[in-house]
Amino acid sequence: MAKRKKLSKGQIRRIQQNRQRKLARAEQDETPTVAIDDAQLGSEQHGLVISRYGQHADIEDEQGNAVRCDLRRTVGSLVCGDKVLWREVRYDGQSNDGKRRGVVEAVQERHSQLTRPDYYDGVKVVASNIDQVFVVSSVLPDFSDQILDRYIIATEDMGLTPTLVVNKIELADDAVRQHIDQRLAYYQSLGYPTLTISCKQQMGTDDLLPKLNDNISIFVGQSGVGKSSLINQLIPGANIDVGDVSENSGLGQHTTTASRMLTFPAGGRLIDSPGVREFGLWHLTPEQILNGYIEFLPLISQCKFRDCKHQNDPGCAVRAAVEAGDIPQFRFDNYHKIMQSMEENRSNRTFVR
Ligand SMILES: Nc1nc2c(ncn2[C@@H]2O[C@H](COP(=O)(O)OP(=O)(O)OP(=O)(O)O)[C@@H](O)[C@H]2O)c(=O)[nH]1
Ligand SMILES: [Zn+2]
Repeated sequence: MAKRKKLSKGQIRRIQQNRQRKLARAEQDETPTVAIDDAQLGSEQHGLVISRYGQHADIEDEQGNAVRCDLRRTVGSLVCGDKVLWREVRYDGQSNDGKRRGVVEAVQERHSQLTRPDYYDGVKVVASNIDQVFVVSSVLPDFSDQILDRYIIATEDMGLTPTLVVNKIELADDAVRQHIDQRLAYYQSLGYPTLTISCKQQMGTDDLLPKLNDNISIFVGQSGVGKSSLINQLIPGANIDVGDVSENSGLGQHTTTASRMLTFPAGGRLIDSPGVREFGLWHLTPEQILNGYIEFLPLISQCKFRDCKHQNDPGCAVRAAVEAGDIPQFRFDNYHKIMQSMEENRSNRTFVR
């Protein structure tokens, strides 16, 4: 798709108003008022799941209108971001208060999945078809490269390249700024784009906009780093309570844990939910952790022992690279701290928070 031009404030407002009107029009009851038989259904259409809860899904049709759908039993798991085939219920003379209804018939293959461990099912899919992960951190609470590494590991595990965003940069004094810049320079050398911003001073946030067009993105990061503030700034009218995740899909209240899809004025998408935000702080396997340290990977075949723990093992190529100054000490230390904390968590089956 072609890059779109920057929109004026008036255009953005009109787009938002139209969208809100469309969503409000589609606001519907939880259950269909008539039993649905196949003869009542229109032809198959493409749709995008914008919210998912209980036995229902809100999907967006190709014209950008939201329709509440029931699911065929054969559909299986369905999450925000899924591309589906659906059919509209034709009420032909019968009243359904003018509210549109549909039935989701099938889900298309996902190109990416965001999962979290689930006590009962092993793994649960939280959202799908995500193209970009923005890892948001901030000067306050403390900038932590260990937390950053955890999110990087989880993003790499999805097969995506994280973009690292440091917010509240106006609070950094010279020493803190120097420390952050040094860390970001290293992450950049690994191929991760980085950005320093201040939501409060509206600095740098415009640089994010072109990266968000035509893609499904997520903002992840610890509580309090400013994700809600950032979303409100980038999506005028999103009205996300700062310090709180609220439901505003336009199709009525669901639980606050439901993921929902927001739209940037220039067309990109954002999936947001508490589960999405905290992604990356969950349980990780030793293999996932190692795969997240992409600069270690070309070296491990050179370690003397096949079961090298890359610590004090004789002939460890990773440690040699740290000693030679090719890999910074902080990455090596974080790797071992994360390995150790996951090991402790595995033994008592709790999730890392
Ligand atoms: N100084 C400063 N404060 C900011 C900035 N951006 C956000 N804040 C403040 O940081 C606090 C937390 O912001 P939120 O947007 O709620 O953070 P969050 O990441 O959405 O937190 P959760 O909803 O818990 O995930 C609020 O008091 C914001 O006003 C910034 O650029 N500078
Ligand atoms: Zn080794």
